[in-house]
Parts: sequence; C-alpha cells; structure tokens
Amino acid sequence: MRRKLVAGNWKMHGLRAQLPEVEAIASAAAANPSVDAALCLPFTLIHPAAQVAGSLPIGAQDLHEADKGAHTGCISAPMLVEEGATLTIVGHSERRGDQHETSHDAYMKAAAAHRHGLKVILCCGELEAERAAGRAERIVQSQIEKSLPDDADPSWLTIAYEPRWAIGTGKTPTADEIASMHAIIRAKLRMMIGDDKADGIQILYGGSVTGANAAQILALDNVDGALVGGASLTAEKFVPIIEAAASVS
Ligand SMILES: O=C(CO)COP(=O)(O)O
Repeated sequence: MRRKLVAGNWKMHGLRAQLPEVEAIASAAAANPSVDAALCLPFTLIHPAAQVAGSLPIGAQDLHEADKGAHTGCISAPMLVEEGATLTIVGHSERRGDQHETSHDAYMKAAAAHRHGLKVILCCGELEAERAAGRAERIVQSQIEKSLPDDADPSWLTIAYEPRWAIGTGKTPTADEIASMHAIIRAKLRMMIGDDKADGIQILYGGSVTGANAAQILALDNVDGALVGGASLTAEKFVPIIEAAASVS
C-alpha cells in the first residue's frame, strides 16, 4: 500500500518572516503520521527552515546537474545537502517554460540529486494546447521516457503529474482525466522498470489543489498525493490538504 505524500512547493515565495508557517505545518504533519508531508522552499529558506521543521522534510525546487563548477547563479546537490535539504523537485513546468529545461535536463538533475542522497520529485505534464490537440498522453509518456532516471526506485523517486494549464489557474482536470493520466504513467513505469518497482512509486497530482478539492482528488486510483503551490504557503491553507490525505489513507 503506497502512503500518501503531500508536498508543498513555495516557488519564489517566502522570507524568514514566514518561518512560523513552516513550524505550524511541521506540527500538523507530525500530528498526521499516516501521511507523508514535505516542503520545497526557495534556496534561501532551506537552512533556516530545516532548523525549525523537526521531522518535516525540507527540500529544494531545482539544482544543477554538476556537483560544482563555473555555473554562475546555480546550486548543486552537495550544497543543498549541506543546508539540510533531503529532497528536491526536478523538471517543474515553470522551469521547462521559464528556463527552457528539457526532459533530458530533468534526467541529469535527478541523477545528480540521487548521487548525493536527495529524494526526487520528478514532474511531468502537458500544456493546454497539447491537451486540446489530443496529445496529452503522448507528451507525458515521452517526458517519462526521457527523464526517468537510471535506478529509478520508490525509495527515492516520486513522480508528479502537473498539467501546465491547471497550475495557479483554479482549473483542474476532471476526476476521470486525472485517474486516466495517472494510470498511463503507472503503465509506463511498469514497462520501463518492472511491476514491483513501478507499483511502489508514488504518483502525485499537482495543479490548483486546495483544501476544498483535495479529498476528492486524493481518493482517485493511482493518486498517491499532491504537489501543492499556492495553497502550501500558509498552514491555514495547507494543513486541510494534509488532513484530507489522512482522511483517505
Ligand atoms: O505547480 C504547482 C506545484 O508544483 C501547483 O501550483 P498551484 O497549486 O498553485 O496550482
């Protein structure tokens, strides 16, 4: 039985003034031990958040594929580990859009994270035009093919399906569309790494998840948690999602 994981992605939000939110989220996570929770924060908050987060895992949102080198402005896996991160997101659609990252970049970044013991949330998801053109499934399958790291294993890898058009828009796919895409991702994983490993990997849904829709989404087949943006920024909005996950676990 796969546990549910509710991970927050603060994106480019948060100063030290928001550390009490981290503490409050960590307390709520500790009070719901049947569910896994985590927060992926801006680089600048990783160290101070890790000091106050207790057992709540603190992660990054990106990293460079190299351990060190002449890469101005970039952050490597060993740097993240030293700051107290235990996981990182790779391949988020905002990095694919804003920084032109490819699935191969995500593959390289996931490998770098794994080399240094970081868990990885690997993102995939189609654009609105791709869904409208009937290409959503093929796009997501292709992203998984190109980005799934070697040695992919449930002990360190999680997949997040985040349709780009559902992120920050208040629009979500229908329950059938979410369940269908998650089944397609599960089938793809089975083909690539075998049933045992594939069946252990958590597949999260992300895109406009809130306390109001979380229980319904998290109850769907093959939805093993949520990757939450806007509604993860405060305990008031995020804790109900953790509790919704607990209620369907
Ligand atoms: O991109 C997301 C999480 O990584 C989802 O963001 P929202 O929850 O704000 O739609």
